Amino acid sequence: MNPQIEKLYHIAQQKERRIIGLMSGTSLDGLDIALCRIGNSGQETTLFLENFITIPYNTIFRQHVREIFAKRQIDQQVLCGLHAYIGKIHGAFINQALKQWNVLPSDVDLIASHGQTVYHAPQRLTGQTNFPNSTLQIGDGDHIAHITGILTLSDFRQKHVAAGGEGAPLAAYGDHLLFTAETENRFLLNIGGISNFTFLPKQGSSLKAYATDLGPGNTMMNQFVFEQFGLEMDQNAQIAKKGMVNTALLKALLTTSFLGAEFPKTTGPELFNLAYLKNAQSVSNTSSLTPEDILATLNKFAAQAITDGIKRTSKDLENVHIYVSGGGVHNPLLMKNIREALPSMSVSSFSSLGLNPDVKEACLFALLANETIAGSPSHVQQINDSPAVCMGKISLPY
Ligand SMILES: Nc1ncnc2c1ncn2[C@@H]1O[C@H](COP(=O)(O)OP(=O)(O)OP(=O)(O)O)[C@@H](O)[C@H]1O
Ligand SMILES: CC(=O)N[C@H]1[C@@H]2OC[C@@H](O2)[C@@H](O)[C@@H]1O[C@H](C)C(=O)O
Repeated sequence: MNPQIEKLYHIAQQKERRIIGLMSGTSLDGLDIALCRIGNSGQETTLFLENFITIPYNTIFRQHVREIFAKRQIDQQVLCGLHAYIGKIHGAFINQALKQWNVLPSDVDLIASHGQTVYHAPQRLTGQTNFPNSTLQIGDGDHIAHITGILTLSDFRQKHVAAGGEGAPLAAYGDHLLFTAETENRFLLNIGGISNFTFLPKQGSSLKAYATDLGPGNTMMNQFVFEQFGLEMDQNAQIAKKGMVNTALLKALLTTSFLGAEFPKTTGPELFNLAYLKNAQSVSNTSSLTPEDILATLNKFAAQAITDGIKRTSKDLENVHIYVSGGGVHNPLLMKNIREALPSMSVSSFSSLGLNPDVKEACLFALLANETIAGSPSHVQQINDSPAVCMGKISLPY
C-alpha cells in the first residue's frame, strides 16, 4: 500500500485529529489559519481551537486577485498562474504559522483548504441552463500538500454542486453538528463579503436546519471605499457615520429579485458590485449624493437584506437568538442598524458561544475535512435543501 494512503487510513481511525482549517474570503484581507483538534465525528464531534492567525495579503497579491475576481472577462494566463501562485502562498503561510506556534508539520494530520473564490455562477445569476450551477475556488491543494508535507483536502464546493446544490453555503454542516441548542432557536449570522445565516431550530422542533446567503455583507461598502478613497474598509464605520441614509437609493438597491427569492440561495460580488450601485443611483436619480451618504445607505442596505431575511424565517418563532460572526460584527453602525430592525431578538457576538467570530469559517472547513475522512454523509442528512455528501479532494504530499 502507498504509505501515504496507509497514513490516511490511520488518521481516519484516530479518536482525535489535528486539522488546520483555511479560509480566504472575498474581502481579500488575508488567510485565516485555524489549528483545530477535532474529536469523533457527526453529532459526537468536539472542536477545540489550539491556535489562530490571520496572515495579511500584500498589495501585490490583492491586485493580482482583483484582476480576475468576480469578472466575466479576464486574462486566462493570470487565472492559470494564480491557481498555482495562491497554492504556493497558502502553503508558505501555513509553514510560517506552524513555525510561530512551535508545531511540527508531522504533528498535524490534515489541512482543509477553502481556496480563493474567483467566480460564483449559480444558474440563478446567469439565467442560463446551458451550464449547471458552478463556482470556482483556486489555490491548488497539491501545492499546499507538497510545500507543507501535510495531507491536504481542498475544493470543497464542487461535490455540493455535483449533488445538486449551488456550492454554498456550506456553513450549515458544521453549525448543525456543533451549535444546535436544546432550548433556543438560533440564527448563526455570518457577515463577510456576503452575509449568510444558518437557521438552527431548537432540538426536537419539527423545523429543519438550513443555511442561505442573504445579500451583501461588507462587499459593496468595501468596493465603494476602495474606489472613492483607496481604503480597504470603512473602519469602524467612520465615513458612513458622517452621512445620511437616502431612502430613494435604498429603495432602488432593495429591488433586485435575488432578495425576494426563496431560501436557500447564494450570491456574490458578481451581482452585488459597483455597477449594481450605479444602476440603483441612476434609477433613483441619486447620482450626485456625497460618498458619506452613499456609504450610510450601503450600510443600511446590507443591514436590511440581513434583517428582512431573518424576519421572514422567524415570524412564527419565539425564543430566537442571533449570534454574529465575520468581519461585519466589528462595524458598529451595521450592528446598530441590525439591532434596531430586530428589537425583540437578542443579537450577540459569536464569541458568546465560545468561539472567536473571526475564526468560525476556517474551523468550519477543518470540520468538513474531518467528516470526509472520519465521518459519513448520513451525519448531515437532516439539513434541509442541501445534499448529504462528504466534500473535498485529497492531495498527497509526495
Ligand atoms: N473594524 C471594522 N470596521 C468596519 N468593518 C470591518 C471592521 N473589521 C472588519 N470589517 C469588515 O469585515 C471584512 C472582513 O470580514 P471577513 O474576514 O469575515 O470577510 P471574508 O472572510 O473576506 O468574507 P467571505 O467569507 O464572506 O467572503 C472587512 O473587509 C471589513 O469590510
Ligand atoms: C462561493 C463562496 O465562496 N461563497 C462564500 C461567500 O462568503 C459568504 C457566503 O458567500 C457563503 O455562501 C460562502 O462561504 C461560507 C463559508 C459558506 O459556504 O458557508
